[in-house]
Amino acid sequence: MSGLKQILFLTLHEKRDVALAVFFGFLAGVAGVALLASSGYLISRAALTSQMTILIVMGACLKLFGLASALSRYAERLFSHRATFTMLSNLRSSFFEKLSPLAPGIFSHYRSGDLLARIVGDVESLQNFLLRVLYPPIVLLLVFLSTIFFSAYFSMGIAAVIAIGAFLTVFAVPAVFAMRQRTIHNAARASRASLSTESAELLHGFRDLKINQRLEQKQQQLEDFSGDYGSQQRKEGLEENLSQSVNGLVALLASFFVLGLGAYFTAAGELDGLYLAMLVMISLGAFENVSPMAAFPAHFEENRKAASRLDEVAPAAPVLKGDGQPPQWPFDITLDNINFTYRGEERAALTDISLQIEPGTKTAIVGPSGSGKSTLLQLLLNILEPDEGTIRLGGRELAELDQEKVWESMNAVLQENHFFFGTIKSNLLIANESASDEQLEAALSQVQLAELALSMKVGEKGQNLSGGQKQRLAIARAIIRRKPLWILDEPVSSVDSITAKAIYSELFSSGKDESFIIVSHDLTALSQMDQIIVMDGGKIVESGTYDSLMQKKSYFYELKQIEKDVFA
Ligand SMILES: Nc1ncnc2c1ncn2[C@@H]1O[C@H](COP(=O)(O)OP(=O)(O)OP(=O)(O)O)[C@@H](O)[C@H]1O
Repeated sequence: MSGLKQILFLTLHEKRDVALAVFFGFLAGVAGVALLASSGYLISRAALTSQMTILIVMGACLKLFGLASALSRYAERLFSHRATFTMLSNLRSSFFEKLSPLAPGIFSHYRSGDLLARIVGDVESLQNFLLRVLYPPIVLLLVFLSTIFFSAYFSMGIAAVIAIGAFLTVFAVPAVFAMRQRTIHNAARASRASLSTESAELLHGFRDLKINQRLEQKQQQLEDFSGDYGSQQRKEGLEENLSQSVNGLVALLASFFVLGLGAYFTAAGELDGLYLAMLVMISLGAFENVSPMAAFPAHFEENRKAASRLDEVAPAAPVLKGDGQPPQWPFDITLDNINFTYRGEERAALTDISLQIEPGTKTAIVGPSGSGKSTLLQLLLNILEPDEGTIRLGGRELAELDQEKVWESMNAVLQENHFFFGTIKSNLLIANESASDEQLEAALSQVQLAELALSMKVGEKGQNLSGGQKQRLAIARAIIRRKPLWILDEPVSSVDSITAKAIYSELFSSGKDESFIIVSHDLTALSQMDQIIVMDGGKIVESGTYDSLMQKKSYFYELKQIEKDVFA
């Protein structure tokens, strides 16, 4: 469904509130026109008659229309805003539902600042869809139709002038400005997106920029983006003012025409002079309502663009859509002739990968940096999908399984782990909300972090923890989760080798029947593994047990020799 259509669908989902808002908006508009019409009639009548009853009735009508206009306006605001906020909340939920399955790989398609601009800026701009785009033309059309029918009773000529004025102010002028807005608005939106993206980059890379003395340069760049956005906003403002002035002028001219034509008809005896002031007041009252149409072009363009940017997000990234049940543990994992190339890259990250992992075994994936180890783990986690070949868990194709359920059987510790602002305890409870303090403390001891109190504060992104502490905390989380399939990507690369060995021996002794798939640069602790997969340039160059690979005296043996020489 295209962007605006979906927003329309979500808005019309609140059909009761939308209908009530239109009804009360119409009532407020018509009551406003009736108020002015009756005041015009009252002025003429008071000049021509001394009948007190008519004047009293007209005075009462004035009060009634005034009250009806105010109450209807209140009801219109109430229902239209209620419909808008419900629509916005539905939109946020539906956008989040679309985004959620793409989450692990989404940053390879969108920069975080761009996503933030879409989630916050674009969703917020859509709050104007009902209030400033959909509903003003409908209400205005209804008010004008009633006004035209009423005026036609007294003078067809005056009704025609009002009809032409309505066409110009409700359709023609806004349509011309909507076309002009398109270019200006696209430029403003593009510079807003650049500003947001660059701001997010500056925030994330602040430390690195400072260390490399590039902060000022980046700041200057950001100021340029901000200046550019400011000037685009000014242009938008000027255009909106121009649209308002032109529309106001056309409305005023229409009222002048009504007056001129009315005077002519009265002089020619075609119109009772008693109604002239009333008809002029009617046109003034009706055209008073057109002011929201001046802002219509800007809002329409903004909403059209925002809706299509939100709509873009979903199809851009592959949706992992399987819903099958993963097999019950224990299950084996097989990879058959897997090929994978990152989007936009020419070189394949993985070529012809085939391997078998039996349940309850320990597999190490080793190889030089960039050889494809982490990519292989991401395929196993179903975060990436292979271009060719199949991955099976217990004989069932991974692509057809429900991703969330697959993760339910895994303890994954990847190279980057996020820590939230809070305490050690709150960060551990993410893995299992019902874990007791004793369980949390036991997990901390298993990763040699017994010295950290559960109540210790954790800064944003775990800033107050060392690299090794963060890695161990991530393993502690996985221990608390305790699932039978461990997928670990360089889990102790920042931990000293004695502590790393102690952690591995804790994990292996407490998880005897569990499967471990570990990516590691460290070749020292590999003798305990059942299988070692050696990768280079995206291919498996050899595999086997530690002893068999050492006896073979091939690639792995040479890596070991290099390691020995370096650390000798
Ligand atoms: N998101 C990505 N987009 C494009 N190319 C990528 C992406 N991530 C990795 N690559 C490329 O894929 C290849 C394999 O990378 P991968 O991270 O799997 O290697 P690795 O063996 O895990 O390296 P390391 O040991 O340094 O973590 C590399 O050439 C890398 O540049």
